[in-house]
Formats: sequence, structure tokens, C-alpha cells
Amino acid sequence: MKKARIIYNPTSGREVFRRELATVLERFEVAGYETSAHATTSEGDAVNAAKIAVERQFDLVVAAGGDGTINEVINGLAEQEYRPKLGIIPTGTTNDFARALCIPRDIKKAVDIILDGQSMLLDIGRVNDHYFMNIAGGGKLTELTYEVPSKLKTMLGHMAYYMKGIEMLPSLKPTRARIEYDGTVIDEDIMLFLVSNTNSVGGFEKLAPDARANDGYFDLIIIKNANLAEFVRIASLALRGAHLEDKHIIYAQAKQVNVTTDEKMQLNIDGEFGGLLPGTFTNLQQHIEFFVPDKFVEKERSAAEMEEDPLSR
Ligand SMILES: Nc1ncnc2c1ncn2[C@@H]1O[C@H](COP(=O)(O)OP(=O)(O)OP(=O)(O)O)[C@@H](O)[C@H]1O
Repeated sequence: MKKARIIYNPTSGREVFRRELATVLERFEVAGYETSAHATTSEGDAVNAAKIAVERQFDLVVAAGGDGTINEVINGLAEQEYRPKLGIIPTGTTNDFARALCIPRDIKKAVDIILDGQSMLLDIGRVNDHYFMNIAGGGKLTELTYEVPSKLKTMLGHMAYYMKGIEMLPSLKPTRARIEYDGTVIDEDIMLFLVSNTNSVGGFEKLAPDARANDGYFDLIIIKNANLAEFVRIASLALRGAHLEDKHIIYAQAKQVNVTTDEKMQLNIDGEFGGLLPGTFTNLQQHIEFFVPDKFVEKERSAAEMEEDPLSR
């Protein structure tokens, strides 16, 4: 009999998953999985829980939580030789990765997607010794993801980030950075840089329009030195995906990116503090197999077609 392990964060989002747990377990059992659950107890616990699932040769791991929980599960799986398939039940306050995979927040529908069984091998990023599935980056503004209190996020969603971002704008200063990617070197004053694996980042659905989840490439976005007015304009362009032509933006696709800075710069990994730069970002192509809905498969297919024939955009 196949074995499934559900790793869930009981404190995630509005804390609704626990109430649904019995129903979810039952559905997996009916579908033919011997299923058990692990409630995470603290930061880092989901990393260990995922490693244990590997040791015990589970066929399927389900991560129920927000981006933080999924990131931890991926960090537990990424270095293992045997990596079980991964299902996602988005129950967090931030679910950027689930959104990128078109997985709905409704628990029943998210379980349907896993049990339907359609899966796809997707790219994972590594920077230094951390793994990420969505995005990593640096620059003062990226720090807002952990400056916004969790309660405010629950209440306001992405609006909480925009508000905090506006509050931080006047204090943003450029940093000298040397960014090397696939043979190109950039030595510039920058406001921030982002290394993105998907195209859904903090409510900016079109921030990295060419990011495909299994092509082995990151989308690298660098915002060069800009004044306050220019920065606001770039942000508003970015909301509708019209920022890439702006002269302050460098946009490239890369398999590996190396960043060093003169001043201290924090690294943000999937929305959490991830140590200090320098950093080497490596794309691990098609490294983990995720359950995904038809909608995502179609989205990826049309992105691939667009890449072959850019005039159809
Ligand atoms: N039992 C627990 N108590 C407190 N924190 C926990 C517990 N289990 C896991 N965590 C931590 O909670 C963090 C955030 O979890 P997650 O992303 O699933 O939820 P979220 O509601 O989206 O979080 P956030 O409020 O940060 O947006 C995880 O990175 C993990 O380190």
C-alpha cells in the first residue's frame, strides 16, 4: 500500500486546517494511501519532518501551510536522493507559490488536485545552503516581507506589503553590487535584485513574465539606482507587467547568478531572512515533482509556445 505523510503547520493562516484534518486523512485513505500526519511544532520542524518522510520512504508528502511551511518541506527534501512527490494545500497568509501553481485555497479542491494525480517536475533554486521555490533577492525593499506583522497580512493580504513598501520608500538607498550571471558581469549601484523561479511574487503577477517553472532558468530582475519618483513609477508599471522596458531595469534569464556587494546586504529567501550576501544562486532543473492542476499545465504550455514564437504575445 502506498504511504502518504501530511506535514501541516497548525498555526498557519487562520488556523483552519486542523478542523479539516480528519476529512483530509479519510480522503487519502479512501484513495488508497496509508496516511499519517505531522503537526509542526516550531520553526524548522517541517524540514525535519520532510527528512523523516524520506527516510521512511513515503510515496507522497503533502505540505499544508503557507510559503514558509512549503519552503521548509522543500529544504528537507531537496538534498535527498529519494524525493517523494509533493502535494500542496495552501492554508497560509501568504501562498505565493500555490498561486503560481494555480492551486486554489479551498482545502477540498487542493486535495482533489493531489488525488487526481497529475504531477510535474519543477525547478528549485539554491542559494548558498538554502533552497527556495519562488524567489530570492536582496536590497532594502525585499526586507519588507518580514517587517510586515503576520496579523496585518492576515487582515489586509498583499495590501499590507504595499503600505509597508510606501512607508519604506524614502529610506531606500542604492548599494554597489557586482552581479555575474551566465558569463555576463554587471557592476552597478542597485536598489534591489530578484532571482525568480515563478511569475507570482507578492501580488505582482507579472513581475517575471517569462519565468517558467521547469526550464532550468531563473528570471533575474535588477532595479538600478532610481530616485523616489522613478521608483514609484517602476512599481506601478510592474503591477501590469510593463516595467521590463524601463531604463532602470535589467532583466535576464540565467541558470546561475553570483552576487557580491560592498556593503552588508541581507538575503531574502521565499520571504524569510536567509543570511547575508554574497550568494551564488543555482537553478536545480526539474528537481522536485509537484501535483498540479490542468490550469497550471496549460499556463506552462502557453508560456513555452510564447517563448518559441514571441510575436504571438
Ligand atoms: N507550531 C508552530 N508554532 C509557531 N510557529 C510555527 C509552528 N510550526 C511552524 N511554524 C513556523 O511558522 C512559519 C510560517 O508558517 P506558514 O508560512 O506556513 O504560515 P503563514 O500563516 O503563511 O505565515 P506568515 O504569518 O509568516 O505569513 C513557518 O516558517 C514555521 O517556521
